[in-house]
Amino acid sequence: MGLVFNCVYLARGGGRFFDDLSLDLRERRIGLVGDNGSGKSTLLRLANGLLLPERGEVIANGRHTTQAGRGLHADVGFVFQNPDHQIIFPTVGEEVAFGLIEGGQTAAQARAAAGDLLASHGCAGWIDRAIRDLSEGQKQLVCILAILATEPKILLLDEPFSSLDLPTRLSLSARLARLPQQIVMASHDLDLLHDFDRVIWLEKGQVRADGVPSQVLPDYRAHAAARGALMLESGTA
Ligand SMILES: Nc1ncnc2c1ncn2[C@@H]1O[C@H](COP(=O)(O)OP(=O)(O)OP(=O)(O)O)[C@@H](O)[C@H]1O
Repeated sequence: MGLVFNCVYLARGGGRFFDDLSLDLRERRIGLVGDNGSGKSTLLRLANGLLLPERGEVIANGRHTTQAGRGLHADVGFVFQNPDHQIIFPTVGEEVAFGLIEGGQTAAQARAAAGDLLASHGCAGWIDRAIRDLSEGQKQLVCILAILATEPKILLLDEPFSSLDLPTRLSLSARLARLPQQIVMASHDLDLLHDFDRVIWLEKGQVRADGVPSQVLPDYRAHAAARGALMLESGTA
């Protein structure tokens, strides 16, 4: 289990972004924090092979992401920040069952398992609902369940709870906390990360701080407060 970034270089928007980034991510719960554009989503996309480094290497659960394919995607589940970037099927049942069919289940087995999973998350009767009729938060929940269904060894979550209502957020985060898998989660909601094993604060593609939440989160909060005050003063907020 684990994610290794070795001397990764990646340009974004025409310029150097990650330059010689090395990280050894082995802890069970790792949070990513940082201002907008600091590189959280880019790091997660590198981790599951959606983006490839221009130099260096990323190894996820022992596999080089350059050799991506079904094996990598079975090992590394990714919940996108925007559900519309993830959802490919017209109905909830098809979306949740897809990964199970890819994993070898028959369509009937996958549909039954999808129905059970939905029911156990308060979504009984959702199986034939059209995705287009769901709210943003409901879509986000379907995306999370579709990935959880496949039981990947590493879960990458990019702002997974931003549209979820409070009860769903609380129940899902409690469920995630109990999962044995490694979780790497980007979040602007720092409260979700306080009991994680490690938090990495990114700033413009660089690691500004890396440590336990009790060290990193107060420093990031202080930075955010100072930056917010500056934005207010200069009229950019
Ligand atoms: N598709 C893209 N093409 C080129 N540059 C991109 C692309 N997506 C993001 N970037 C740039 O990469 C940098 C990192 O963006 P990224 O989305 O990783 O930040 P983030 O920390 O996830 O931000 P947010 O908190 O807003 O989600 C930013 O400078 C951004 O402008």
